[in-house]
Amino acid sequence: MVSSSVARGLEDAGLKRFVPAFSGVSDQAFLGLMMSDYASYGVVELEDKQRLFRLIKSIAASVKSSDAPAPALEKPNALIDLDENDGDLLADAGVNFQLSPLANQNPKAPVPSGGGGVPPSEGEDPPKIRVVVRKRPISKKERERGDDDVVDVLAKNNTVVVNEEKVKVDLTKYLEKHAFKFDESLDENVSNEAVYQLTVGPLVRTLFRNGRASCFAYGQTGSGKTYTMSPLPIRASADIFTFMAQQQYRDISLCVSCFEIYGNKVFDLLNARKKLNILEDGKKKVVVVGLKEFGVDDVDGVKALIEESAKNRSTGSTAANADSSRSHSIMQFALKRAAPAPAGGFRRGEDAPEPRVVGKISFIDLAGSERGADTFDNNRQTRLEGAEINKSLLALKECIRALDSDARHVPFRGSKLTAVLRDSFVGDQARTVMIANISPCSSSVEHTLNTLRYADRVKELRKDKADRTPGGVTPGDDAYYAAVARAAGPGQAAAPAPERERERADLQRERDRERASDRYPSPPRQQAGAFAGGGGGGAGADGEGSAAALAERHDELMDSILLEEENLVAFHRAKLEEDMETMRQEMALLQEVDKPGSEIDHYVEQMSALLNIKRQGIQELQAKLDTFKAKLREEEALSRTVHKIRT
Ligand SMILES: Nc1ncnc2c1ncn2[C@@H]1O[C@H](COP(=O)(O)OP(=O)(O)OP(=O)(O)O)[C@@H](O)[C@H]1O
Repeated sequence: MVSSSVARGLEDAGLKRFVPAFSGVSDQAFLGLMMSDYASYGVVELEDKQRLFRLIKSIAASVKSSDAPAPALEKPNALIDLDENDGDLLADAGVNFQLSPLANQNPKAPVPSGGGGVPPSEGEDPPKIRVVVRKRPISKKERERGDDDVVDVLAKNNTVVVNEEKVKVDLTKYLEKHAFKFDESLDENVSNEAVYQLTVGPLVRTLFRNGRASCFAYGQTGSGKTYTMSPLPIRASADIFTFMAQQQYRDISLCVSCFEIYGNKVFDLLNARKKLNILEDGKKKVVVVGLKEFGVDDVDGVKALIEESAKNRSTGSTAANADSSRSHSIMQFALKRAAPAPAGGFRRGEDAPEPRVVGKISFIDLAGSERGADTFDNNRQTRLEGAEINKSLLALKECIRALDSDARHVPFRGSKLTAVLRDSFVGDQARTVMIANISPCSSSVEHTLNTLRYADRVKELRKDKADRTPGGVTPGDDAYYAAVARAAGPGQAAAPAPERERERADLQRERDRERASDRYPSPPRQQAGAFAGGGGGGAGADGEGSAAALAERHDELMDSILLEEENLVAFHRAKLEEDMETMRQEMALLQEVDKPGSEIDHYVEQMSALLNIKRQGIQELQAKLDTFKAKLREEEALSRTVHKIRT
């Protein structure tokens, strides 16, 4: 049976209701409980699991440090629920954080390794963007099924060479070599720790200087994105906690949130996959409404949240009959500093000011890059998801490029993904690392080349800034649009387009470019001619032209369907609210007509007005639905036609 001090610990941690469940458990067995055991004692909610996990850890630590019996906790560890509109601010400023054990013991804590031994306040800023390629090892299974390793990494000069096997007209085989150079090119022997030191490590230091950072894992399904990405937040948190243990950062706390973008919907991965809405506030700040955020005070806490989010991601996916490679998962760390109390303390009834976000880093495990090519699949949902993935990966590339070129305008509205990551892309302190993951297999060579081309495009602007754009200006600048207009010929407006139009134009240009470079939508080589106009057999020149035109129309339709879908649902919701108001008025009218002496004329007049409102509402909703249905039909037909031409 658990001792009274453990029972008290449960009580203090807000887990009083579980005390009876542990009545048959010894203290020793209690301290040995694993997270997977919790459910058998009825502890199933994430928050409860977290509390229990921390309680056990805390008691175990104190038992270890003294041989005395396990004491009850002074205070339960803080779990902070930011179930508020503003995902950036702590709901309860009065919460006490338990600092990491390091902080309690050693005010002169060691400097974390990720910063290269440099304290946060010193050292050079890391570059705005960094593009790193990581090759994964070939597996035994892949070798057995006849796959070869066709990727060489020349670590010395950071070059990746892909040896693509090709066949001449006389059927003799030859190797075409494709070489790409990146900031870092990592072979299959590079450890996760080394990846951390080369990517996220240097960014951690900047977080303590009001930095904003993001780290993306890009690549086809099975290329090693999750393998690369999952250790990074854990490793980063270790460095963050070590920094936080230093005297000057003791008032900083770490808050963790995690969500998934699936299609054009956002789900909270730390709150049972609750659907979330995204809104832009008056200051153009994009807010994920109701996203839960948890205060964490040690690495194990971060691990537990990662475990939880991974579980929610896979469970949800099964339920939705899809797989995780079709969604982007985003884990965010926000460093928050509590506002100092005014001299003389707070007045009665006065709330403490909300803590400020002083640094933020996002870890993004992107959807499989090849999924963006599913836009001509048999299933409409798959097509729409593919279109959204495609759009988000294009928009992401454009945002990172804009960041690197110091463009005044960043097309973050191009997709949900870039919209929610907006604050990672704006400001002098924004830093991004893109890790492009590649498979070494000969059977994946097309996808590998596509990934490398994408990564190359991300850094291309920096490599050759002046040559990339008309007149040596950068996309997004007014001068750029003026130059584009001049290039388009006389009579074209040179004035800058409105912001949204510009973003659309940027993305469309990128899309055109991708199609021209035969990446999009990634047709098999032997059929590429039919689609990309790249020569070879298949359709003739007319066929190529019409397929390209149809595909372009299809792109436009997909964009408009994704947008309209949201508008339609929002309109429907608004109409429903209006209906409810009308219904309330009808009820009031009925009550009134039942009263003695009521005027029937008034009733008839009011009733007609209400019926009119209802009729008008239905007509408007019906019209919107019909337009949307027509678009769906057109999309279906176009998709079938293009699919036919391609095959
Ligand atoms: N650098 C590496 N060293 C050893 N094994 C690796 C490495 N990278 C990936 N793997 C292994 O390759 C397989 C695929 O990796 P992973 O699941 O990370 O791919 P992914 O790109 O995240 O795929 P998905 O999009 O399906 O989630 C896994 O079994 C993983 O353990």
